[in-house]
Amino acid sequence: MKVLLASRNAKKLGELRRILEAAGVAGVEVVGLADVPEFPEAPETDPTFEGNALAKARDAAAATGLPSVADDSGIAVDALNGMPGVLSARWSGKHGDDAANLELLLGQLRDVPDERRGAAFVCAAALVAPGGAQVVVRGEWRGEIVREPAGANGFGYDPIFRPEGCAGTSAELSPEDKDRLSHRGRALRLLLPHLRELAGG
Ligand SMILES: O=P(O)(O)OP(=O)(O)OP(=O)(O)OC[C@H]1O[C@@H](n2cnc3c(O)ncnc32)[C@H](O)[C@@H]1O
Ligand SMILES: [Mg+2]
Repeated sequence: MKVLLASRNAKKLGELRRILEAAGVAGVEVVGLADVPEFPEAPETDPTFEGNALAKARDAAAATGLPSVADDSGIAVDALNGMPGVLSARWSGKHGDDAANLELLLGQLRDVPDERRGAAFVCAAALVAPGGAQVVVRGEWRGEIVREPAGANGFGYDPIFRPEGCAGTSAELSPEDKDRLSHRGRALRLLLPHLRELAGG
């Protein structure tokens, strides 16, 4: 059974693919949007990660006829009442400009003291079958926002997020360690039983 990973973010897609391939679900072949005919990206208008993840997976399944997995994710900062949240990819106004998004967030938190810099990465992962069956799960990863970017791995806000229990930022973790600890790793592992069921075993 082919499963489509419906993300237009190359770095995120790499993580999704790595996590699913490492899990090695029998009978599942992972494909990306580059492997299927193009279809337009719907705007992500839901106020929740779950709603957007389901919408992306539903669109992909409807357009391709393939069981589809989508992730809607972001960083929720305590001192900002959970923002940027679902707006994380376009916080600075420019969709997917990781450097601008991260610089804006750092500036907004300049006067927030160390003990109030808590945050969480959140990932909702949805699986939608062409027949309409759907499931959505959530993974979270607690940590805090540091004051200076550090590290070159990962993407997005990784250089300014220090996970709980880690000495450095998530951009300083190896890909394997990030997958083991991250919101995305947690969410996708919750999806595995549903993928196995869909694959018929
Ligand atoms: O919607 P798709 O096509 O999958 O790609 P996207 O980049 O627009 O993805 P989202 O709408 O889910 O927005 C997620 C944003 O949250 C941030 N983010 C999510 N997971 C992250 C991670 O593991 N590390 C760092 N930043 C992350 C990053 O800025 C992403 O662009
Ligand atoms: Mg998006």
